Amino acid sequence: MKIGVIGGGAWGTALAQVAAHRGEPVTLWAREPEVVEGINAGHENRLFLAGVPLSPSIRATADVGDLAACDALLVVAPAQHVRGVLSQIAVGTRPLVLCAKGIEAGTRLLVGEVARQVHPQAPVAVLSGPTFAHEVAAGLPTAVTLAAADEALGRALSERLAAPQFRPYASRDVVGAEIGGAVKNVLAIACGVVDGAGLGQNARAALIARGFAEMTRFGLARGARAETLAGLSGLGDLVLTCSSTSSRNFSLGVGLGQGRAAADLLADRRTVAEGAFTAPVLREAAAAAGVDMPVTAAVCRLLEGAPVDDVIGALLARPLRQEAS
Ligand SMILES: NC(=O)C1=CN([C@@H]2O[C@H](COP(=O)(O)OP(=O)(O)OC[C@H]3O[C@@H](n4cnc5c(N)ncnc54)[C@H](O)[C@@H]3O)[C@@H](O)[C@H]2O)C=CC1
Ligand SMILES: O=C(CO)COP(=O)(O)O
Repeated sequence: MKIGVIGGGAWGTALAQVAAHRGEPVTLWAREPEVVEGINAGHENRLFLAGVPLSPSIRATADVGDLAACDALLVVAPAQHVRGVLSQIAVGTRPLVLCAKGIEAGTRLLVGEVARQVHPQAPVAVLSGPTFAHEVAAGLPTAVTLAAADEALGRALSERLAAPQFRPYASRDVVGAEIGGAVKNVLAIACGVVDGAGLGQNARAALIARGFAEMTRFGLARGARAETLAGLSGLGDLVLTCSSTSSRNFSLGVGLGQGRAAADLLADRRTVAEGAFTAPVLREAAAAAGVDMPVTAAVCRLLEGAPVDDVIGALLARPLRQEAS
């Protein structure tokens, strides 16, 4: 199965490296000419994954036509750009493996749902889990959820992408795998705020647990399975990104917690903090589904410029409630 990767950011590059681990040819489409040039000439993506020597089997291209020879396409553009990028590519009936984590603004669609709208004939799978790109690219042990409604497709993709240090776990719960990845980015911002505002380790653990409760409420309302939300793509990724400044979302939260303005923190960044875009859409989607998501609402208020003390005070002053509700 010849793999094509759409998106030459940190994660697309790391996944190309995984797919090329036995020396198989991999085609990587990137927007930035310097990324294409750097990978082909020097086997390095200096813009997004500097310092990692890449397999010479990875061939980068700026021409979407070069993806025509691939049997399956990994979609690794940021969630808000998946529709635009996929619209440029003739996909037909080839499988699309969604690797972005987010919900599309305006439509409130998960990226897999966007892919189905743009390419209705393409089978869809989702690859998601606790996966910092630089660790995966460096060959450190990593496990992911690989979800596909079609079990045979899920098995074929898992076998193709598995590497000694990269272990996919199969699932049929595509929606559950997507919701975990999208929601955890918003919760990672909240955990960063706790860190930046110096609120302590107890508060961080409370946020992870209560954040997971709201991820679960939302996921179940949208048809996800509880086991998926408690697995690699949900709780696993939540724990990872709520614990480390290697997470762009967590780092954004640290800045907000220190009282810096979201607009300043987001200005001129080359890398994507998906939670900042997903948070307002998630708040709308939760309201539409009748699901209470107080941590998500708090992150939205902070992104809108509300003072940290006010937002945290309001979160703590809510009426007491049953833990399991
Ligand atoms: N970096 C990581 O460790 C991981 C990232 N992801 C997800 O992968 C997706 C891509 O993230 P990264 O590879 O980290 O990106 P990145 O932050 O390394 O790079 C930004 C990417 O956005 C692309 N981009 C910017 N403007 C664009 C536009 N107008 N149209 C299309 N593409 C545009 C750039 O070409 C580049 O590929 C995100 O959804 C992220 O949540 C998932 C797992 C791990
Ligand atoms: O999704 C990720 C790890 O699984 C990457 O997290 P950030 O986008 O917050 O850096």
